[in-house]
Amino acid sequence: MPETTPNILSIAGSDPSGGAGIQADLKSIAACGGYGMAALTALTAQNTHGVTGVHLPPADFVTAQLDAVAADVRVDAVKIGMLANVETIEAVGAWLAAQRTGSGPAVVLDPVMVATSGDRLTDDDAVAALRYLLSHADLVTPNLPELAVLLDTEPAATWADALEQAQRLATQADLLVLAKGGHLAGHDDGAAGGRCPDALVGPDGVVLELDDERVATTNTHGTGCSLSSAMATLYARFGDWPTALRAAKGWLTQALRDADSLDVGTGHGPVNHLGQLWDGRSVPDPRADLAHWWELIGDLRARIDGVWFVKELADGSLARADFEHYLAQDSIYLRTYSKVLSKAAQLAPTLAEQQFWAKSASECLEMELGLHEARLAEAEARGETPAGPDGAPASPETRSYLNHLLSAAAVGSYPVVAAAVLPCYWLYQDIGTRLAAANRPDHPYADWLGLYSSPEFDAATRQAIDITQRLARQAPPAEREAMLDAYLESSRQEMDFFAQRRP
Ligand SMILES: Nc1ncnc2c1ncn2[C@@H]1O[C@H](COP(=O)(O)OP(=O)(O)OP(=O)(O)O)[C@@H](O)[C@H]1O
Ligand SMILES: Cc1ncc(COP(=O)(O)O)c(N)n1
Repeated sequence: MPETTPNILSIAGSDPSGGAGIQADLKSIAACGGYGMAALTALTAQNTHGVTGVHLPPADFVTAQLDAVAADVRVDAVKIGMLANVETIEAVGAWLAAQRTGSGPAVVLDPVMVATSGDRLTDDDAVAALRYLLSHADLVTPNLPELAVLLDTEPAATWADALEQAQRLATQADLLVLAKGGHLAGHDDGAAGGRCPDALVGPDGVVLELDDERVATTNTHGTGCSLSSAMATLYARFGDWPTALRAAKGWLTQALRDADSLDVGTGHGPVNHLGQLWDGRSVPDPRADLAHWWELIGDLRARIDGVWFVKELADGSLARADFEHYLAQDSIYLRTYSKVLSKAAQLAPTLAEQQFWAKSASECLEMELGLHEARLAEAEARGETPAGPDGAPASPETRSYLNHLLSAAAVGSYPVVAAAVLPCYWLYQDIGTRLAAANRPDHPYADWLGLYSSPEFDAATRQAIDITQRLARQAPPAEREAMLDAYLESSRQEMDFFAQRRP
């Protein structure tokens, strides 16, 4: 990792069966790319069925642990879990107050009150103290019953209620609330097909909502601990809460999917924190996530929809001469693009990928032929003869796009070539869907618009995305950056290509 590994301190209780508490925190921090530390607030006697005993160190010994760490180690983020009584909460509060003068660590508070098993982990009279501790946190991650206790109300029965309660708490305490859907109807019943939403909510409302699948497993012990430590770690790495949530949620959902491959206890077992690393999947990194790449070009995509050519093509007002110019340039583009796809085929490590790129390269040439014929027909309709397939000169925009692709093919690695050719699939498919929707029987370019959307092209786009996604996840950081650069540059070139004017 080129970035400095963040130091994450968990202030929490111990679960000797390893699924929750500091054991879950340390595994989650490691899985998400942080260096984990732990100051113990409580020892529990606990397994996957429940808690049979709690032993608390004196509050001043909690402080002693925290002071020892802070005297020596830079702490980038703090995750707070089980705080069993008022004395411990006050000790942690006082320590946080001292740390948070100036640029102190980010603080995630998981207001643990009751374990999944139903056992109480916090004294009744500690709730008021926990409310006070909110003033030392940046993010609080209550489950639905805990959210209700903090607000002194009934637990939310619907997701809409949960969001409303989260906003109320965010306003009262002036911090971000992570509303969690784990306890909505269906929780822990192993039912498949449901959703498990989570949302970051601030005083002004929802900042980010993620509606992921509910994994059909009863092994959910420690999900709250794991999510909050993942959030602390990923925030320390990436510096913003929505990015941290996207990465944390993706990682946790996969850890839940992998949970049943562990064999730990006969009750609610733990999630598989490290399974993704064992499988060679890297630590969560939104910079390797193609959904994130797609969002990065959100503005550009909106701008492409507003480009004169795309608007006039959609509404049918595009002049024939402009259309023919586009066909000519696209035909030049496709001939070289096909060569770059052939380069991807040459570099592909597997037969399946080699076949995919080679087939795409050949389909480009077929499409080029189709375009050339369309140009001939267009010109003939106007009583002209267009230049032959090798005759039309490339416009500056076409040349610029092709130069970028050719340099990727000349000096780029296989992942970089894949990233460079991707926008031509993805943006074309995206725009094509909207253009095809604008089609009507009397549209002057009806035949042409029909070509824009085809199930085969959708499938090829999906495959190009999947290949590039796998390569981005596996790439070392420098190569991943080169992939992203190539992808962003191709996206800009797509935009310029659409926007070019006939000379
Ligand atoms: N079956 C599931 N499938 C997918 N995600 C889940 C599932 N159960 C819980 N989660 C997720 O786990 C995280 C913790 O949610 P939950 O609401 O269960 O918190 P919690 O009660 O604090 O956790 P714990 O189970 O540790 O008590 C959330 O991101 C939630 O969406
Ligand atoms: C030491 C400790 N801390 C927190 C929890 C809550 O986790 P869960 O709600 O998943 O049981 C726990 N069970 N034990």
